[in-house]
Amino acid sequence: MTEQTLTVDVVVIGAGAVGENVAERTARAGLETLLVERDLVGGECSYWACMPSKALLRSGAALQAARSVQGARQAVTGQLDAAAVLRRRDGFTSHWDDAGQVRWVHDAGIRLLRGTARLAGVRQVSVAGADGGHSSIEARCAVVLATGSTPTVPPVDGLDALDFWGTREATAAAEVPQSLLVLGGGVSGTELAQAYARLGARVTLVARRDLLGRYPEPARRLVEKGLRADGVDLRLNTAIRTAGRDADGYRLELAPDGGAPEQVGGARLLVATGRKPALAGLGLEELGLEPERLRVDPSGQVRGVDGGWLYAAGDAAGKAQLTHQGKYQGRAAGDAIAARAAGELDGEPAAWSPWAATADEAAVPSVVFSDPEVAMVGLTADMARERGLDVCTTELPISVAGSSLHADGYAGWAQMVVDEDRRVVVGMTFAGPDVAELLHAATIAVVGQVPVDRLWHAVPSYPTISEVWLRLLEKYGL
Ligand SMILES: Cc1cc2nc3c(=O)[nH]c(=O)nc-3n(C[C@H](O)[C@H](O)[C@H](O)COP(=O)(O)OP(=O)(O)OC[C@H]3O[C@@H](n4cnc5c(N)ncnc54)[C@H](O)[C@@H]3O)c2cc1C
Ligand SMILES: NC(=O)c1ccc[n+]([C@@H]2O[C@H](COP(=O)([O-])OP(=O)(O)OC[C@H]3O[C@@H](n4cnc5c(N)ncnc54)[C@H](O)[C@@H]3O)[C@@H](O)[C@H]2O)c1
Repeated sequence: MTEQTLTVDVVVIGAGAVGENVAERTARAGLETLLVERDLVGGECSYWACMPSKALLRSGAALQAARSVQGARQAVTGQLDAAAVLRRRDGFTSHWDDAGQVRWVHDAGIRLLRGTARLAGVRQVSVAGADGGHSSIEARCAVVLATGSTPTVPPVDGLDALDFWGTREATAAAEVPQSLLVLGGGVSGTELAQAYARLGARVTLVARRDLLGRYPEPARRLVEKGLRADGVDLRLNTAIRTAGRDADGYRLELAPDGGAPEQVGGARLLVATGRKPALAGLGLEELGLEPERLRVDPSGQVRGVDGGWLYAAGDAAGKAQLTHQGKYQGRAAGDAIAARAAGELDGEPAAWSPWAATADEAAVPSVVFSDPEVAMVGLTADMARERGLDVCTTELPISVAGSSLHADGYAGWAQMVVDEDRRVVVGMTFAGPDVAELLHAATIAVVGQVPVDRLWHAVPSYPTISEVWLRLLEKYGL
């Protein structure tokens, strides 16, 4: 049992992808850094989110890709080997063993403490150790909250009493259920519904609104079509009245718009209805801060804290819940802590400086790894108009030589949003098979604020799907 009192430069609470990045940057700058983790080092993304969910999807996508090309289709006569897919997934989660990540932490010169941390005053952290001990830690420079997020459960009558799956159980499942009822039409619900349908489960997805509500409608329609083609029973725009269990499994009673109530069921129920910053129990109230949501400056420094010693990054900071964006915030926060400690940064950092996560406001890339995929960066036309921009939207089906070679009957869609005053691209969305890899070019265009007249000279190789850029610019008027 460890009983100790420590003083270090920086304490990072939470060793997910984001906490690891913060700690790596402060340690690299020579600050003595302590990382506190109560569960597996590597966090949600490595063990119960990005990696296992993408591993569950990838084999089905590869099979479908072969099936969609004449000649290859004839060579593929069997079904997915679900057990082999699960074994491959287990490899990507290192069998839920964090030894490799712990080695990385040590090699990066970061100290690791296993336990549950809470704030115990100004620059003070108290840790209830995993070994039953206790540590009182003082941070000379900063404490960083990189505690991630927790799932939210909707107020559906009867749901609380059920032992339903969350995304953790769905991504770590040891076998494929015969049938799966998915509640939630967001990114997690969509991806996991398709993964399980392709692994052989009979899947019903229930959503109170549209599927993937924040993405443009033509992209959503393509994904709906893809899910239906895999046999997913989509029950969209429906109120959910009650949840319960019977001998056959789980039941939801639905009240579709204007229709009679009906029941849907499944051997398992997955609830994927969003997540909120994991800020409860951290002692924020005692510091006069709201435990529901923090306000942070572009370097992650929590506003309203005297001395500016408290930071937040990643899901805990309450912005985009995406690993890559959280890691970016983590790098900015780590570098800002080091710069402030060295007297190189005073006050709020300038936009686009190394200490500011400026892209959070204008250029967040995201990919829905369904089949077809949806890849989006920056602003949709509606978001741009809400910000008062005068935008021109150009959209078209993806139908170029590269796409028709890529898959027979390729169905895709692309949209470009241009700020007419500056004549720069502020948003791009692609939907279609394998469009994820098109996204980074769009991210560079948005972040670089590349004028469309110069983009005209970025010639896409022939015959690639990227030729859709040329078609969009032509349709725009170049
Ligand atoms: C099913 C699913 C699939 C996803 N797929 C993708 C994807 O493909 N791409 C993508 O970009 N994003 C994806 N995400 C989102 C991504 O998982 C999160 O944005 C990311 O994990 C956030 O990282 P984080 O470090 O902020 O939090 P986490 O990874 O949750 O890490 C927080 C860590 O803090 C620890 N902790 C919390 N409180 C304390 C405490 N008091 N003391 C000590 N330790 C504590 C936790 O144990 C945890 O390890 C997905 C999410 C889900 C649910
Ligand atoms: N590919 C990826 O990058 C990826 C994959 C999965 C998850 N994620 C991230 O993880 C986060 C969590 O994913 P998620 O899918 O749980 O959240 P989400 O916010 O994407 O979707 C939540 C869904 O639940 C529905 N919902 C909310 N309250 C409800 C209620 N009371 N009744 C019925 N439905 C309700 C919403 O309408 C929405 O469709 C997301 O922010 C996402 O960015 C990313």
